[in-house]
Amino acid sequence: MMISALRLEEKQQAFAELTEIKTTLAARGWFPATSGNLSIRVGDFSPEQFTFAITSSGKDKSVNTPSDFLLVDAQGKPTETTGLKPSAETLIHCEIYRATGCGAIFHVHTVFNNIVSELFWERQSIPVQGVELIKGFNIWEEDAQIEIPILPNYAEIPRIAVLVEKAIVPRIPGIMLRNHGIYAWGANAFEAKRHLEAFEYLFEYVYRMELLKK
Ligand SMILES: CSCCC(=O)C(=O)COP(=O)(O)O
Ligand SMILES: [Zn+2]
Repeated sequence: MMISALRLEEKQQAFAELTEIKTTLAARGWFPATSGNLSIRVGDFSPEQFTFAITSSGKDKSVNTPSDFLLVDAQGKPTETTGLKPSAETLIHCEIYRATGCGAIFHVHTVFNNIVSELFWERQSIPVQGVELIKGFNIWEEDAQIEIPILPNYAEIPRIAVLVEKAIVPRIPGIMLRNHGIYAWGANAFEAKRHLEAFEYLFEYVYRMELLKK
């Protein structure tokens, strides 16, 4: 299939943005042991039909190579015959795009996000109240209270993917997989990164507050 000039430009732009964010987050140690994945949507969107650029599966995300990214469709299938394998968690990205229409999704595993998901697993959400960084989600009210949803983690990704749509709550641009990692999204890469950073700050805050209560 011929790729249009516009599509090629958008693809190159998405790959360049992904390279930049991957490099930045890798420098923070947010991709240990090949974990994590990143995607940016390309072109038009309808819930049934969309395309996105996503990281290849199993790569060392602290190293940049020509085979780091590929394009996939709304079913998570590669749109080009590059031979590259999309992230094992591509179906979760598909469901988040379908449900939200967002423009970028970033997923990282950190010790803080894993621990707080375990601490609050029975509640199925992580409560945060009155912390300034909640404004990172564009929630500006006084003494704001939020609940970050936690989903179970399963070895079979389709079992997680079917839970995504129902788990998404208004105003909170992310879902946490229990003892696995956070998925944060935004209208574009800039916003998704801001949301991811706000989540990670809040997770560390919650973790440290819990320790102080002991
Ligand atoms: C070694 S981490 C296990 C897989 C995972 O959770 C992850 O985020 C990375 O998988 P990918 O296929 O996207 O490299
Ligand atoms: Zn993961």
